[in-house]
Amino acid sequence: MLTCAFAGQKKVLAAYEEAVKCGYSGARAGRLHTPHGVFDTPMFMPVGTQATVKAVSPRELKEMGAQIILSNTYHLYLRPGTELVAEAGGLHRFMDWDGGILTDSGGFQVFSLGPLRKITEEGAAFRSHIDGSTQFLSPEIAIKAQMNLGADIIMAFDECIPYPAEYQYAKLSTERTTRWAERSQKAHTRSGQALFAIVQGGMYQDLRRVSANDLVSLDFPGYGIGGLSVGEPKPVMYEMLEQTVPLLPENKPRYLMGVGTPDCLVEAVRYGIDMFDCVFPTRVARNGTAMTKSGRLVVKNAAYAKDFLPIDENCGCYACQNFSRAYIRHLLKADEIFGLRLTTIHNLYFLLDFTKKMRQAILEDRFLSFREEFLAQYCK
Ligand SMILES: N#Cc1ccc(CCNc2nc3cc4nc(N)[nH]c(=O)c4cc3[nH]2)cc1
Ligand SMILES: [Zn+2]
Repeated sequence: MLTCAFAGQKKVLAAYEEAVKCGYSGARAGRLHTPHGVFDTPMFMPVGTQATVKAVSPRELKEMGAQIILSNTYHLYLRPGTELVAEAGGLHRFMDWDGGILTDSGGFQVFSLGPLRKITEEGAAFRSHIDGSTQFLSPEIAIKAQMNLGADIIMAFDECIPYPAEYQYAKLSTERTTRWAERSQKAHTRSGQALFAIVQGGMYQDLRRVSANDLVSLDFPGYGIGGLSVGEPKPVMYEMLEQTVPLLPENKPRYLMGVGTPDCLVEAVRYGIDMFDCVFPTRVARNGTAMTKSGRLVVKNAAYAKDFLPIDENCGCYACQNFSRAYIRHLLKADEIFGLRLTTIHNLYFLLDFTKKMRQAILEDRFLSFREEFLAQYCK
C-alpha cells in the first residue's frame, strides 16, 4: 500500500521581513512506499507516454535517478491495447522498468487530444487521434485499463476543465468529476495499487475548495491536482494551490499534474506539493533546448558552434561529463539521433537533480533561502 511519512519544514517563520514576504512554507520531504520501492519526495516523474521515455533507456533512467515514471492510459488503450500489456506481464515487464510507474487516467488526453469529444454523465466519447475511430472512456473503463497495465499508482477518471471556462460549466464539471471519482473507487479492485483522486474546480477558489473537501471525504491514498498548467497565468496557478493544498491530508501525497519548469516546481513545493510530471524537459530537448539553473540554453544556436564547454560545467549527467556544446550542436544540426538523446538525458537529469536539491534543503531547514537563491538566478 502507499504510505507516506513527511518531515515538514519547521513551521517557525524566521523573524525577518523576507520570511513574512515569502509567506509560510508548506514544503515537506517525504517517502512514498510502493510495491516497486520506497521513493523520496519531492520528486519529478519523467513522462513515458507510450511505455517509453522518448530517446532514453530504462537503464539510463535508473542511472540518472528516476524513481517513478508516468505513462498514459489514453495512448496505451488505443495502441497496443491494455489487455495486450496485461498478457505481456504488465507495464513494468513490457517496458523492462522495475521502478515505480504512475498512469494517468486519460482525463486530460481525451479532452486535449481526442477531437470531436462528447461528454455525458456516463463518460466521454471521442475520436482516436490515431485512426479517427469512435472511442469511449468512462471511469469503469479507465480503471479497468489501468488495472491491466498494473502501475503502482493510478488516477481516477476526470475531466480536465479547459481554460478559460465559465463558472457554471466549471461547477457542473467539477461535481461530475467527483461522481466519477466515486465510480473509479468502486471499480478499483486491484490490491497493492494506489488510486489517486484528482482535484478540479477550474480557476475558481470556491470550486477548488469544494472539490478538495468532497474528494478528501472519499478517503483516497493520494491526491492529484488537475485542471492546472492549462494556459493560466502562473500567479493564478499558485493561487489555486494556496486554496487547495491546505485542505488535503498532510500524511498523503499531493501530485501537481503537468508541471514542469524549475521555477514552478520550487513554488509548488513551497505550497506543499510532493510529486510532479511534465513532458517539457523531454519535448524541448528534442528541439535542441537544454534546461539550466539560469534558464534555457538553445544548444542549436550558432553561438555554440565553437563552444567546447559542456552544457553545464557543474552538471553530473552523461552529456555534460563527456560532450561539448559544439559537439551536441553539430549532432542536432545533422539530425543525428544521439544529439537529442544527449539533450534529453541532460534535461531529465537537471530536473531530477533539482528535486533532490530541494529535498536536501527541506531536510536541512533552509528551503526558503534555497528558493530565493534559485529564483534570483533563474530567468524564465
Ligand atoms: N513542452 C511542453 C508542455 C506540454 C504540455 C504542458 C501542459 C501539461 N499540463 C497538464 N497536464 C495535465 C494532465 C492531467 N491529467 C488529468 N487526468 N487531469 C488533469 O486535470 C490534468 C491536467 C494537466 N495539465 C506543459 C508543457
Ligand atoms: Zn547535464
